Formats: sequence, structure tokens, C-alpha cells
Amino acid sequence: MTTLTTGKQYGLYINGKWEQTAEMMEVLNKYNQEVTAHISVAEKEHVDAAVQGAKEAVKAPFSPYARYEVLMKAAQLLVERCEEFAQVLALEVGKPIRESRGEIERAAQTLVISAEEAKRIHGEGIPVEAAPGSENRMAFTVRVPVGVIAAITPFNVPVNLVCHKIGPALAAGNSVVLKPAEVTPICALMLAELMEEAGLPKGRLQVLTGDGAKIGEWLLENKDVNMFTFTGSPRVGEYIRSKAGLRKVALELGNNSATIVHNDANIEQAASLIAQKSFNNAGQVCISVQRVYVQEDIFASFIALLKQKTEKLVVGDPSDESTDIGPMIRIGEAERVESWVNEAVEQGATIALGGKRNGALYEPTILTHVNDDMKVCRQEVFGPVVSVATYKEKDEVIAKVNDSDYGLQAGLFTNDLQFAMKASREIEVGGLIVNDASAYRVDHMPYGGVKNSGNGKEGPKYAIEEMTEERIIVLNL
Ligand SMILES: NC(=O)C1=CN([C@@H]2O[C@H](COP(=O)(O)OP(=O)(O)OC[C@H]3O[C@@H](n4cnc5c(N)ncnc54)[C@H](O)[C@@H]3O)[C@@H](O)[C@H]2O)C=CC1
Ligand SMILES: O=C(O)[C@H](O)CS(=O)(=O)O
Repeated sequence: MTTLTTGKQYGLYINGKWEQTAEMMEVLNKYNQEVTAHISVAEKEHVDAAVQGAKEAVKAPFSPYARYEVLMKAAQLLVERCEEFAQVLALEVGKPIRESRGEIERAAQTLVISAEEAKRIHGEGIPVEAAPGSENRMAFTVRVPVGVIAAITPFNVPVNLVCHKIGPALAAGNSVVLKPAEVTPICALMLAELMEEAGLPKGRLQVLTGDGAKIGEWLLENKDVNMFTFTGSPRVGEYIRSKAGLRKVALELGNNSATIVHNDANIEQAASLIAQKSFNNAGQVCISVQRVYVQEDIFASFIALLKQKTEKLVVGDPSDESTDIGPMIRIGEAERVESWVNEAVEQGATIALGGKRNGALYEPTILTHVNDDMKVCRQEVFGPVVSVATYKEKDEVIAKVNDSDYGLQAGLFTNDLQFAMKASREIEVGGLIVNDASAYRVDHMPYGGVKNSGNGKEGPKYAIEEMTEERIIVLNL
């Protein structure tokens, strides 16, 4: 197993072999901006070789039980190497070490759930004999793998979100060509080593690193890719859909997640959960709380509590056990967040807490006196900034939550069952979380959005539905 040490050079993983390219790309330690490793840069010939190898591999027998065993073994190895992976995450993402360990534990669970699902893939009996003239027939469906799946993943959760793609894809009997984010590729390469050690047949997993746009283009041009599963920005997701033609596409995209705090809620609980779930991974989580709507009667007490809890968060070195908030992925991203906050202030917002930047570190920031058209509310911040606004009536706040191009998840704190059920029917999202913030996810639940947040669901059971085709078999007896 490799470790991330300064100067380490990583190859592409094609047909079970590691291949280093002449051109290499730097991977930075996101806290101190030092070069920590180099990755290979795939060219078109590598992309085509990987797809061809994946296409060949999918023809070889790989029974559901064998898939189960490989994925369970991989999960076990990941648990054993949790610390090693977590240290790499802290370096390449800048994710605080305690949170990094949490990601690895979840990723191992994602593999276990995928393994279990490998044994449950099934079709159904179809009563064709009920049609006049078909009395002597019987029919059933089976689910067959789609074939070669290109999986393209983002920088922010580079182990668990990779496992959410390769776990279900392999469980369903497919081959995967993985293209991890160029700024956080090391954990994906380590996962490929781990999969090989777990006994994954050669060619079933290929990993290509390098320029995302170029590799993406070559994958889109290659007609042997049967499906694209993408997590990342709406801009790239829309592009992939526009170029994929009639092939399957599953998209997990952005969000500007809202959470409502109603006047009958437990505001202590709401403030604690919102303080935590607005700033995890420096807000670079697509269900991170970005817009909070508080019923006006409880605004003053809620803000006081939220400030009190947020003030306790420690910003700094992600490898330090006490750190809650590490750097953003790039200094440029922290500068963008800084400029959006400054613009909001020029437009009338107040900084209740935070608002300062030091390199890639941006303080956890609470804004009040915001309006829905400021960038910090209207667009996806993907940074440690939460905007708090007030509302009077239930219908008004539901309309505010829905006044968004996105619809991944939302949160609602209330003890009013009628309000909870009304919100469940009327809020336009893939998931509504009652008495918690928008950023709640466990790995076996269906996860995916509506509107510009994408389409298709993740969570191994649901991803397997996307990653298989339903075929009907009719018997003329
Ligand atoms: N819904 C969800 O589950 C999640 C959504 N996201 C979203 O992802 C975004 C942040 O992640 P980033 O890595 O910055 O997103 P991104 O869209 O810039 O990159 C995502 C991946 O796409 C690749 N890529 C870039 N250009 C491409 C092209 N032309 N064709 C094919 N692939 C291409 C990148 O190399 C990377 O691997 C945010 O908008 C965030 O909301 C992030 C995590 C989870
Ligand atoms: O959307 C994301 O950023 C992640 O899917 C959220 S989680 O899986 O890390 O909870």
C-alpha cells in the first residue's frame, strides 16, 4: 500500500497495471500549499485502452457472490487502513482529521451495503398470460449490467463518493472507468490498490488521472462507454448530459440548501446542528446548510445561540486533532467566497460572525439582513458561510425555500406535524429532513436531487437500479 509522501509519483491504473506518464501533475497539500505528490496525466490513448479493457473485463464471469466477497473484503481492508486513508484525506482535501476518519468509516459502510445489494439484484414475474392470446406464456424480468460505466467524481468527499460509484457499479456486474478530481486523486488510486488486494478481477476497475475536461471529452467520444455517473458542478453535469446522447446519465449536482427553524422548534438543538452542518469540510458539502429561514419571533434568540456555538469552532491545520474547519480546496475558492460575502455586505447584509480570510482558510461566517437575490443566497456558496433570514408564515417560507434553481435536500425544525407534512408535500427537493439540518445523509438512503441538483439516485440499492437494465424474458410454453 502506498503512502502519500512528498515526491511520490502515481501512475494510471489500466488493466491491472500501473502506468506512469511522461507528463505529471502536482497534487498540493491544501493547508500549506506545498507539492506533496505527482499524478500521471492520461492522454487519449490511455482513455481508450482503459475503456477497451473495461469492455473486455465485463465479459468475464463475476458472480454476485464473488462480487459480494470482493466488496466485503475491500470494506474490511478500508477499515484496517482507516488512519492511513484519513491522513491522506487531511492532506489532499484539507479535511480535518476527525472528519476524515468519519468519511473513511462511511466509505467502508458504502462498500458493505453495495456488497449486500449484490446478492439482492432481482427482477419480477410479469403476468403476460393475463393478455388474451398469451394464455400459454409466462414471463419474468432480470436485471443485467449496463456494461462500461464512466464514473467522474468531485474533490470534496473523494473516498466515500468514489465508493458510492464503484461499489454499486461493481455489485451490479459492471466495469468502471474512474476519473477522480484532479486536486484530490490520491485516495482513489489507493482505493484501486485496495480493490486489487481484495481480489477484484483485472480490468473491472480502471483509474485515469489528469485533466478533467480532456479526459471527460475522450470518455464522451468513446462509444464503448455505456453510462456516465457524475457528481460535481451543474455546469459540467449539464455538459456531460448534452454530449452523452442516448446513453444513461446519472447526475449528482450542486445545491444552495435551505433549513427552516420554526417558532415551535427546539432552538438549542437547531442551533447546534446548524452550527455543525453549515461548516463541515469548510462548507464544501453539497447539502451544507447555506440558507437558514428562522420564524421572526425566535430570530434574536436563535442568532445568539448560533453565534455562541459557531464561535467555538477551531479553524486551522487539518491534521491537528482539535481542528474543526480546515482550508478550502484552493486559495482562489476562499477569495471567491470572500468576494461574495463582501458583495453581500455592500448590498446591505451584516456579518454577525467571521468574514475573514487567511490564505485558503475562511472563517465560519454568519450573515444576517440578507435578501434572496444576493449571491450568497441565490447561488451555491460551497464554502463556510451561512445566511440567516426571517419569515412570518409557513406558506411564505416554503415559497422562499422553493425559490431556487436547486433541489437536493432541505431541513425543517418544527414540532408541528401538520407543518412537517405540508412541507414534505410542497418543498421541491429530493429529501426533506425534519428536526435536523439539510446536511443529513446515511449511505443506504436514496440520495439525489431535482431541478439543477441533478437526476438519478445514489445509495447502493438505488444506484444499482440506474446501473442495470431491466430485460424481460417471455416463455412460450
Ligand atoms: N450532489 C452531490 O452529491 C454533490 C455535488 N457536488 C457538487 O460538485 C461541485 C464541486 O465539485 P468540483 O470537483 O469542483 O466540481 P467539477 O464539476 O468542477 O468537477 C467534478 C469532476 O468533473 C471533472 N470534469 C471537469 N470538467 C469536465 C468535463 N468537461 N467533462 C467531464 N468531466 C469534467 C473534474 O475533473 C472532476 O473530476 C459543487 O457544485 C458541488 O455542489 C459535490 C459533491 C457532492
Ligand atoms: O454531497 C456531498 O457533498 C456529499 O454527498 C455529502 S456526504 O455524502 O458527504 O454526506
